[in-house]
Amino acid sequence: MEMVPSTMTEMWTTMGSTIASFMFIWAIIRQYCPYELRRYFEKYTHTIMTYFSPYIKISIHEFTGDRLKRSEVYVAVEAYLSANSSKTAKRLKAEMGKDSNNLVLSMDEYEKVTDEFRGAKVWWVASKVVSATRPMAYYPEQEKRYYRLTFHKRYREMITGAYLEHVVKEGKEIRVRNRQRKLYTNSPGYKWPSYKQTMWSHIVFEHPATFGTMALEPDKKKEIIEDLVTFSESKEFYARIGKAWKRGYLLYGPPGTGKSTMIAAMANLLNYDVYDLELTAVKDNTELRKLLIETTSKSIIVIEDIDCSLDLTGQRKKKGGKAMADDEKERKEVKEESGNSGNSKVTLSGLLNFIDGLWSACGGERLIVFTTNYVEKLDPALIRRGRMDKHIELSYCGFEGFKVLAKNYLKLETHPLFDAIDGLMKEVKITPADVAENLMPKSPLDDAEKCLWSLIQALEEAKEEAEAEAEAATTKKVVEQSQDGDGVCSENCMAEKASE
Ligand SMILES: Nc1ncnc2c1ncn2[C@@H]1O[C@H](COP(=O)(O)OP(=O)(O)OP(=O)(O)O)[C@@H](O)[C@H]1O
Ligand SMILES: [Mg+2]
Repeated sequence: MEMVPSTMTEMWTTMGSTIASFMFIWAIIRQYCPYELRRYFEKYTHTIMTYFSPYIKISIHEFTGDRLKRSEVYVAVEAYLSANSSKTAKRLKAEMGKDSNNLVLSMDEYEKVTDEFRGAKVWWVASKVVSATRPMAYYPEQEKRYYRLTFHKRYREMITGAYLEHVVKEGKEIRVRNRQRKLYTNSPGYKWPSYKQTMWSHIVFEHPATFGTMALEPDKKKEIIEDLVTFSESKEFYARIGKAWKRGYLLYGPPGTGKSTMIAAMANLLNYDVYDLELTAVKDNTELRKLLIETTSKSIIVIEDIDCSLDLTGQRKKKGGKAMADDEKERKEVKEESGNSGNSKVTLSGLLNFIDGLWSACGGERLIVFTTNYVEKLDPALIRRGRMDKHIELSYCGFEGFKVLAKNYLKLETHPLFDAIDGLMKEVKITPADVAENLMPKSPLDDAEKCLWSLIQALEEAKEEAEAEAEAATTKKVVEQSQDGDGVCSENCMAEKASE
């Protein structure tokens, strides 16, 4: 009887020392053996262990073969595990959640969590492989992250079928619910290191504009909202008619009429991300295509001031006067910051391909929005229907638009001064940006009436300016006509003709 404990003790001691020796050998191998030999050793240890183990393992990697896009399954699993693991995992990482006011907890690296599905127990672990090679000595090591799912082989069919389907479906739903919308840019001043996975950098998208706060004719506003909502609900329709699920919008109008504001309102209405594409920072058509592939669905791809980005031959456009000087200065700064030659070779055909070539169909559910101050300068091929499906003109502020702004800025729905403003608005052109600026209280003592007077004054000044300009134009015309006719015109004759 006494022999048993001592035999047991001996057995444990032997096992303990075997494991210790194995660990010691493994530590030496890790420390001193070349990488290839280590991989070789690991491979065969795994094969032997897998042969005897009743458990099956499935790895879901963040990037698949082409390394262009994060794997959708990985992203869905990440969301599923973030939502389900925070109650059971012991090591969690915290990130800022939607609207930057709550923390989202997810499982940390190498953390293991359990999940149950129809009575079957499964284990998930978040892990990563660190690549032995680096592009440059000073670049960080390349990390390939993955999730590993482990389960008993008796559940093989159920886990590989129904369970994974359930995880991906729920993960996608969680992502849509918790999505913190992002504003991406292909930032011109940023050098992309070759190890970096994506060409876009992003910040959280927090623009507060909505269609409710936009000064726009009510009918026009309603039409645009309906168009956008119909698009977002038309997945089946687009599939049925054999068209890629995307839609192009051209927003045009003078500066300060709300083009950029409308893009933010669109993103807020549909809950989409925004990709602000700076064409002048794109090296060539290949880079443009790469940027396109990296955009996700449920997004708006924006190219602002498209008329300043390209001309028909794909060369950068030259503007006149101050605009040109500013443009040159800006381009020089970009060149200096980015360290590239600034010779972007994006061509019109590259851009047309970007909008509706074969690659544009990847991802789906995307809006492409161009803005311009000069619609007439654009190549018709660029804005033809089918490419830019909907053309929206944003123009000067009308009385209806003013009422929206008065409600937003001053909480006023009506006021005795409204009639005077209505009358003046019929006579002079004023942009919503100028109206908004005048309605903004300039000191804590400014009340609504003071702001309205400020607007009236601005409108009257604009009216006087317009009248003076019209008068000067008439005088100039008269002088030209009289010089064409009877040579030199006396001052009296000019005054006479002007009064006619
Ligand atoms: N239609 C509008 N409704 C509400 N606010 C507006 C509207 N248009 C302009 N604004 C106000 O004016 C400011 C400038 O507008 P925005 O940047 O959208 O003009 P834009 O048309 O994009 O001008 P640009 O052609 O110079 O880019 C905004 O911050 C917003 O407050
Ligand atoms: Mg703008």
